[in-house]
Order: sequence, then structure tokens, then C-alpha cells
Amino acid sequence: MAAAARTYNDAIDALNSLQTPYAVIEARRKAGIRPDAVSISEMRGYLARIGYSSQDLDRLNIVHVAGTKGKGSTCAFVDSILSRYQQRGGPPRKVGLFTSPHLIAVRERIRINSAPISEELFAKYFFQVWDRLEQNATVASDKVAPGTKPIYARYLTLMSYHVFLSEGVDAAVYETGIGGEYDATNIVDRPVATGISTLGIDHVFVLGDTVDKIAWHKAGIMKPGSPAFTIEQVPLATPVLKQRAVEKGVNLKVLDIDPRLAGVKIRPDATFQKKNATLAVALAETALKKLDPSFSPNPEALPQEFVDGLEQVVWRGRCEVIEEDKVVWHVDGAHTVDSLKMAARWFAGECAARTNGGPKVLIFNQQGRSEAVDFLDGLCNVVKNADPDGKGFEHVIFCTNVTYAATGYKRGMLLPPPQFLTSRRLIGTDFVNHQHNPADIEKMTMQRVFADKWSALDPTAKVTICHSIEEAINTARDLAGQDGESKVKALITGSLHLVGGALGILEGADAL
Ligand SMILES: Nc1ncnc2c1ncn2[C@@H]1O[C@H](COP(=O)(O)OP(=O)(O)OP(=O)(O)O)[C@@H](O)[C@H]1O
Ligand SMILES: [Mg+2]
Ligand SMILES: [Mg+2]
Repeated sequence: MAAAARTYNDAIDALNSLQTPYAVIEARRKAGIRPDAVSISEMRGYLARIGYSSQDLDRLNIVHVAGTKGKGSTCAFVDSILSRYQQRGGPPRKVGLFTSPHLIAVRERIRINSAPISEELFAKYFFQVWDRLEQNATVASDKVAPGTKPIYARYLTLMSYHVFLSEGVDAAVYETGIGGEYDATNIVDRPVATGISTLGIDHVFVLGDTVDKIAWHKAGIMKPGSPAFTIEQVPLATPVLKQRAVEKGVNLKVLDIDPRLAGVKIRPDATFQKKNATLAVALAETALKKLDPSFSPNPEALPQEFVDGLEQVVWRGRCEVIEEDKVVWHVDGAHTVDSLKMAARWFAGECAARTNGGPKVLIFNQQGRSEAVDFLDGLCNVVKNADPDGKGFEHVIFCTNVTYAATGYKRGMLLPPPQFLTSRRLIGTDFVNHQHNPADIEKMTMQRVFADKWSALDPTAKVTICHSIEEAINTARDLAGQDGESKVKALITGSLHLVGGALGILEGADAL
């Protein structure tokens, strides 16, 4: 590719070409092929090709977080706390944050001092990595096949190391992608600290179908010499984490909710978030001790920087409330059975706190997971049981992950595979997703299954299916009473793609 043509959009197109196609994912699944130690060896090979060794990563002073739920939230808390120290002159001088997935723009995954890197920086570093991989195509051929490029998530991980090292980041917070042991982020030999957030069932094909098997994978990020932390877990998980810690010679601390959080306004005010905050406090304290020998944690009270960091954290698309004239939007990207129950409880609590009696509306999408139909029971029951009159959602809207009604997919939003693109204008989006079956989106297959299920769960609810997120949002807006008194209370949940699309529409934003 000519240097002059190397724009952000070119980088996004090139990145999207690294996605594993739906057919390949299906074939692997059928053949039972899962990530293993080879994945890690390959990542180390790629790291060598872009000119770094794992010792170079030590300069980043990495805080590494795995878990089924709460990884991103925990990482955001740590980032926010460290940023308060950065803002008053450091250490740290610069804070990096690597998270997944993104809501609107892929550059949200790589942040410096809490802001997504600019399109210009993204394009620059993306192609530097690209060129190094091509120039050094045969380096470390014992680890990775000559001339290959890492797939999407691995490429972004690799690129994040290059971005942070080039930009002089001296404290970086890393969220694992899937699992831990064989995750692309697990090539860090000496993290400053590791944390394991709440464990539960997800990514069953890759990680196994019970919490103990899943815990084994997540424990893979613990490293000798690095303090490790977790919070109270379901009974099957903790023994596995402890056992793995013993095998690795790691000091693992299982933390109760930090009493110093009393009086700190954690949002939402829920146990799960206090667990995330507890973990984040321990991780941030450990990182600060390493960065600044004069820092010593106060067992009695949290420093003001910690309080501010926890109270003012921004983590979009999670338990977010956006108030419009006619609708109060409750936006949460939960997409597992347990986290959807949390989201439903949070929504029910918010509804109870409002006296005006507009209808409760659900907008739900989940595209990739066939088990998603089982997400609906909890959502339905939690909201119904929390209502004093036993009323659940009056209206339930199942939409696809297509953002706009008229133009279909817009830049920055989810796109179908190339064969479904109708115009060149649509190329260059941050949310091309080759990993779903396009025919299912076309025919609204999942949405129909969800609609049937909900009608069986709650025959009194009015159930609709919509082709786009925009239509779903407008349908909810139309349900508001004319008086302006009874606002619609809408919950948007089920997938981060949905939530990203919805926030994009509600705010007209191109990155969050
Ligand atoms: N500790 C927790 N236990 C259960 N649910 C949680 C917890 N923390 C957050 N959640 C719920 O899960 C959703 C996603 O949170 P978060 O982004 O922190 O998780 P994640 O582990 O990064 O998930 P992902 O799989 O999307 O990367 C939140 O919107 C919230 O509803
Ligand atoms: Mg996940
Ligand atoms: Mg995440």
C-alpha cells in the first residue's frame, strides 16, 4: 500500500481483513480446535518481528486483568486512579489502557491518559507494525510461520505494545480478550500485578463449560514475583485459583470488599461494582508502590486520588443513564446470563426511584450467541418481580445490530461481510464483523426466536422486531405519552454492539 494512501480508513480496512471469517470459525468449532500454547509462542514470534522482546514490556509496568465479568470496569477504575496521580505530575508520567471490545471506534481500545488515541496516531502505528511484520517476515520462524499476520485481536494487542512503548507510557492496564492462559495479552512475564475479576460461564467452547475449567484459564495470567488479587468468587472457582497460585509460586490474595470504600460513591451502588473497585484499589496500590517507592497505602482511608478516581471514572455503555425529553435511556452492555440479571436489577432499581409512570421498554439484541435465548428468562423475571404491581416490560423490541434504518451500516458501526455491502462508501468501518452469519441478520432469525420466547414468558407484553437500532429507538420514543409527564423508561441491553450503535445514535458520536 502506498504511503500516501495510508489513512485511518485504510488501517481499519486492513485490520478488518485480519478477522477470522465466520466459515473458518465454524469449521474450527466443528473440528474442536481451541487456542493453546502455540498461540502464545506465535505472539512472542510476532513481538520479535516488530522489534521487541518480552523484557521490553517490563518498561510498561503492566497491570493485567482477567475475569468473566468486570474486567473492563476494573481496568477503567485502575486507569482512572493512576490518572489522578499522572495529572498531579506523576509517577506515572503516562498511563496506557488496553481494553476490549470497543463500542463505536476501534481506537477506543488503545487509550493514553484515558483518551482513545487519535485516528492519525492509530494509522501511523498500525502501519508501522504492518511494515515491520512484512520486513521481518522470517524472524522467529521457529515460533510463527513466515509471512503471516496475527488475527484481529492479536494484531491490536501487538500494536498496543508498540503504541505504548513508542509514546513513553510507564504504567499500562491490560484487559485480557478471552481467558488468560492462551490469551494474546499473556506474553507479559513480569506484570506489576495481576487481578482476576468475577468468574462465571462464558466462551464455553474455548474455555470449558464449568467455572473450575474457566478459572484454570483465567489463573494463567498470574506470574511468579507479581502480587495477584481476586475477589470472592462462586465456590468452585476459588480453589482452582488458589491451586494454580501455589503451583506458580504466586502470592494470591482473595479480597473482601474493601472497608475503605464506605463513603466512596461507587456507581452503580451494587455489590458487583464494589468488588470491581476493591480489586482495582489493590492493583493500583501495588502499581503505585512499584512506580513510586515513597508511596505507601494507608490501611485506614483511601487517598483523595483514589476516591476521585473511583467516583469520576468514565466507562461508557455500562449502567449508563441518558435522559431525553420523552425517554430515560438505561444503557448497559451486559451479554451473559449473570450480568444481564445484574443489569435488570439495576434497571428495576432506577425505575423504582422514579415516580412518574411511563411504560417500561426493553430493546435487546444479541447476534453471536445461540444460547442467548436463555438470557431472556432472568431479564423478564427480575424486572417483573421488582415491580410493586408485578408489571414487567410493557413493550419489548428485538432489533438486529444494523445501526441505521435508511443507510444500513454507517462508518464506525457494525457491518456485514463484504459480499453484503452495497456501496464502496461503506468500506472503512471500525465495526466490520465477519464473525456472524449474515443470512441470520438479513432474515432476523435470532430476533424471531427471541420474540417467540418472550411472548411465552410474558403474554401481556407487546413484542416487536425491528431491522435496525434506529427503528428500535424511534419505536421506544413513540411510546411516550403526549403530556410529557410519563417518560418512557427504556433499557437497552444484550450486546455491546447494540449499546455502541445506540450511543452513537443518541449522541451523534464517532468514538467514546
Ligand atoms: N463483577 C461483575 N459481576 C457481574 N457482572 C458484572 C461485573 N462487573 C460488571 N458487570 C456487568 O457486566 C457488564 C460488562 O462489564 P465490563 O465491561 O466491566 O466486563 P468485561 O469483563 O470487560 O466484559 P466483556 O466480556 O464485554 O469484555 C456491565 O455492564 C455490568 O452489567
Ligand atoms: Mg467477554
Ligand atoms: Mg471487556
